[in-house]
Amino acid sequence: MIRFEHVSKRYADGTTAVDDLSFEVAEGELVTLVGPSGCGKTTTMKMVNRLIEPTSGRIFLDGEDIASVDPVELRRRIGYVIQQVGLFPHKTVLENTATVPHLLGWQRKKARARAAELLDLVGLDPAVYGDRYPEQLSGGQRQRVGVARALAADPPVLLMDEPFGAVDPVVRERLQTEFLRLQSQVRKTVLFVTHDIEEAVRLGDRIAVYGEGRIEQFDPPAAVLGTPATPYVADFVGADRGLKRLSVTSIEPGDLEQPPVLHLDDPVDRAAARLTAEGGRWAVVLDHSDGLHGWVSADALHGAAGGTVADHSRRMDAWLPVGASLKQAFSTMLQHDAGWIAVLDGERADHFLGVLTPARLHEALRRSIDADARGAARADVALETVADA
Ligand SMILES: Nc1ncnc2c1ncn2[C@@H]1O[C@H](COP(=O)(O)OP(=O)(O)OP(=O)(O)O)[C@@H](O)[C@H]1O
Repeated sequence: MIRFEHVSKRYADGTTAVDDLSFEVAEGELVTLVGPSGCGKTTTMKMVNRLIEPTSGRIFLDGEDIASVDPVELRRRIGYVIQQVGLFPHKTVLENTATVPHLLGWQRKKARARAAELLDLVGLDPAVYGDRYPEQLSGGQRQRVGVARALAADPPVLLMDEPFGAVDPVVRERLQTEFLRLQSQVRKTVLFVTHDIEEAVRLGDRIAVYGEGRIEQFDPPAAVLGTPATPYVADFVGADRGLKRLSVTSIEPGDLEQPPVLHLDDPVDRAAARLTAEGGRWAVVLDHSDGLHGWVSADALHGAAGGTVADHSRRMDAWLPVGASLKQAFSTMLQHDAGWIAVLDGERADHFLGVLTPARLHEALRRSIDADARGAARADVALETVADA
């Protein structure tokens, strides 16, 4: 979709911002460009919509050399989101969002309807925010309007230059999550500039790690973290890259433990006998439709005079859908002060699959690192344990 062929940019003062860059971004792919300040990320991005012209080399959009496309026509195909959102202060949120459709000559009603749809998509209720002015919004809300505006004309390509750079870390993480959800729906081809490796890892299908004007590594996040191509990349992703990996490694069904499972309406005596037979000190308790209710300890059941499991079980809210990241799992464990979390089917959030313990979490992380290093599937990796040593 976007292809750079031996592209260089030398500014008039002799600064080489980009040096012989060649890479390709596939249709619907989100590529993050990450690197320290001044390494050429913004220059790369601005050459795609011809805000900057390369000194040499060629850039193709959908197979067409952009040098031969009228810049104004080119920019209509490319949404552009920057950190200083650049909303028109005297226009309402709805009018701001409808700017490009207006320029494209859409009828007012159609443009406003499209703008309202987009605002909804980025999580801003058009009925509440549509008639406000930019100064009446928080920084995070302004960024969302910026994203909505860039998407309004439905361009196949989005260029995003530090779009979430100006908000605090909590809002930033929320915007990232929402943007990922949005991208899974709209599937744009996205070039996303950031200097934050965590953001690059979280959002990118692939990451281009920049050194001075050059790409040092162009790989999926797990590979950048697991097998940095050069000492420079290793240094840039940091010594705690194992920790960062938590956010790109997802919980798989094979990572889960299967404790005994009881149901709310099981009689206590039968439940206690089953726990004894299975040697468990506790069991997960499911409700009538096999959804998670909580847990019950063997001690509580053995000490009980009768009734059902419902009378002795405790509710448990620490759960995640399968496919959630190990980082979310770890954070959920800490938040609930829990020694395990329940993992439910991602599609049917009411279907219990198993539990993830800290030991299993650690194992999943080690397995995924090994799997990447060997190019194998995670489930096929056998780990050496203390017991084997
Ligand atoms: N108009 C210009 N004239 C001369 N040099 C420039 C110009 N614009 C950028 N540069 C230089 O080109 C290099 C790359 O700049 P660029 O803005 O692409 O970096 P960046 O990676 O986006 O940095 P940051 O993260 O700080 O935005 C820098 O050394 C910068 O000083």
